[in-house]
This record gives sequence, C-alpha cells and structure tokens, in this order.
Amino acid sequence: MLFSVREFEALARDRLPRYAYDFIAGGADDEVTVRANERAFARLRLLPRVLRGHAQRDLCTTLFGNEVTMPVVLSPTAFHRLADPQGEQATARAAAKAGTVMIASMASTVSIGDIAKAGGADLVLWFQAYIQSDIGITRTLIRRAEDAGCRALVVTVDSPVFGWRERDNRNGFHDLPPGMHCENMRDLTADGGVRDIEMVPGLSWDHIDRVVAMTDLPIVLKGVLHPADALTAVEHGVSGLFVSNHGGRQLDTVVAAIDAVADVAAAVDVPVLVDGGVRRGTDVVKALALGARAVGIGRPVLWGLAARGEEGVTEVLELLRAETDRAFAFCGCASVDHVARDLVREVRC
Ligand SMILES: Cc1cc2nc3c(=O)[nH]c(=O)nc-3n(C[C@H](O)[C@H](O)[C@H](O)COP(=O)(O)O)c2cc1C
Ligand SMILES: O=C(O)C(=O)c1ccccc1
Repeated sequence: MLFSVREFEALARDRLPRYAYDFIAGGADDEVTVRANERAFARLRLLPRVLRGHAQRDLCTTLFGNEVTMPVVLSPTAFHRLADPQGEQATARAAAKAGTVMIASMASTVSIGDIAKAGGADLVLWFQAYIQSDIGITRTLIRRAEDAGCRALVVTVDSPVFGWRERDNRNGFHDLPPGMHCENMRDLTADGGVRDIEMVPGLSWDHIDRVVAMTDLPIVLKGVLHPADALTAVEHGVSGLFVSNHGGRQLDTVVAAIDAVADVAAAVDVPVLVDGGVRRGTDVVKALALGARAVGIGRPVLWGLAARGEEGVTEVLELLRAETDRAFAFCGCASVDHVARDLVREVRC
C-alpha cells in the first residue's frame, strides 16, 4: 500500500529504465522551474475556517459542460507506453473509473480512437494538439479527435521550439523504442507513414483563429502565463485557459504556474485550469482558492502507471481525491464554490 504521490514516484523510479524515468521527471536546462512549481505550493499556506458544520463534501464541478467528480484532470503527457505496455489505454480506463477528464496528448503511443474505445462511454476525453505548420494536417488531427468523441481541444502554445532537455541528451533518448510510435501521426506522410510532430516557431494568433474556425469543440489554450495573453485569447474566441509552464520542460526559469494563476483568472471570465507541481489535495485547494476551476496532474499519472499500470493510476487519483476531500473538511468547504481567496496566504519560505 502506498500513501502518497511521492511514494508512487519512488516506486516508478525503481521500476523504470533510467532514460524513461529521466524523460518523465526531467525538465529544461537547469530545471529551475521544475522545482519552482512544487516549491511555490509550499510557500502558499492555508488559513482554514472552523465550525462550519459540513459533514459531507461534494468535489464535483463542471468543465465546458462536462461533469467531473473532482476538480482534478489528467494533463496531456506523451508516450504512456514508456511507463506501461497498455499505455494510454490503461490511463483511459482509470480516468473513466474515477469520473474525470483525460486530456490525451497528440504524442500518445495509442491512437485517439483506441484511447476512446478503452475509456468507453463513461470517459470524458479531450485532445491536446500542437498546431502543425501544414493546416491540412492540423485539420486531419482535429477531425480524428472529433470522430473519436473528444469533447474539447487543448491547444498547447508554450512550445514554439522544443525545450532543451539535458537528461534526455545525456541518456541519448531522442526516439521512441522499437515498436512504439506516435499513433495519431500515422498515415500523414506521402507514403502513408508516421509523421514527425513538429514544433512551429512561427505560431501566432492567426493560427488560433484558423483552429477556432475549423471546429465546434471548445478550445482551451494551454501554456498561457501572462494575463494580457489570456485576455487576447478570449477575444479570439477561446473557451478556457490552461495556466501552465509545461511542468518546467520548455522555457526554464519561468514563474511557477500556481504563481501566475490569480492574475490570469482575474483578467478573464472563462474557466481557468492550472497544472505544474500538484502533488497533494492541499495543492488542489490552493489552486481553487486562487481562482482555478480545476487542476491538472502530469507526472503523478505517469508515476502511477509505471508503478502499477491502470490500478496505479486509479490509486493516484483516489489518493488525490481523498486528500482534497480531507482538505475541504479542514478548511470548512462543502463544495468547490466554498473555496475562497482568503483561504490562502503567501509566506517567504
Ligand atoms: C513526460 C511528460 C510529457 C508531456 N507531454 C506533453 C504533451 O505531449 N503535450 C502537452 O501539452 N504537455 C505535455 N506535458 C506537460 C503536461 O501536460 C503538464 O503541463 C505538466 O506535466 C504539469 O506538471 P506536473 O508534471 O508537475 O504535474 C508533458 C509532461 C511530462 C512530464
Ligand atoms: O515531453 C514533452 O513535454 C512533450 O510535450 C512532448 C511533445 C511531443 C513529443 C514528445 C514529448
């Protein structure tokens, strides 16, 4: 029995080959932002309310019309088959069972259609896309996600280039092991092969306009940190913002995601999600207090998957649910609407 997300990380580390552990755990450059994400949560302290008499708590919320049983979703992460042979299929089953959203990465090692099948009718599935320079390819990817039944499109905008990952360079990890592929990129080359995912340095608001025009799905921009960009996004017809620094894997020395969320939430009146460094139920409460509608978890899902497959992801999600419920009880909150700004104070260390 494991009692915390941290213990799942330790077990995952024991079980994974070094290159896979480092790919998941690592970040860009000096990994300043990887550490900052977790440390920023530690600098935030709770100021709980007492005697509010809530014998039961309700953690449910709604995200773009999708009901979820807790304000914790699965952030998109590449290559789940590095962690478990069933890969994203195992993750999908665990997300469906937990009653929360799985955001499938465009860089998944199981196709979006097969992820949807594994999750079944209960799974609320969203698709994360990197806009490709060829707009036709981008359209095909979005159609595949729509055909699979995805209910939102998460467009990642923090990756005009690929982050400099020194652990991966040292380990020589640049390609997937034999037999694993980015399955969403199949049949997208002239000869019907697997196309490489491209980072597009020239990405601009024009690309967002085209994607907004090409689908009826709600669009969430992932990787926004500046409130002015959040405002512009809403003007361009985006339905939500995902405050994120990609888990410290893209631009290093960027502010911790949790430190950016309040200003973004204040700038717009669409739902705001945040990810990066969420490891405890108390982190979930802090994020909601600062204006987030929900949080995402990236590495914790992969730790669960590497430790115990589908069951491990279920255990990670249920640990976070129980911790969030306990934090709600301690703070005197009966539901997500009760989590007020004054529950959180920032201290120096
Ligand atoms: C191994 C790994 C792969 C990732 N792949 C993607 C991806 O394909 N697309 C994306 O938008 N974000 C990707 N991310 C970033 C996550 O969506 C998320 O922003 C980040 O992991 C949150 O931080 P956390 O890991 O501390 O929870 C990846 C993160 C990790 C750790
Ligand atoms: O590793 C990542 O963070 C990531 O986003 C990614 C994107 C494409 C392929 C592999 C990983």
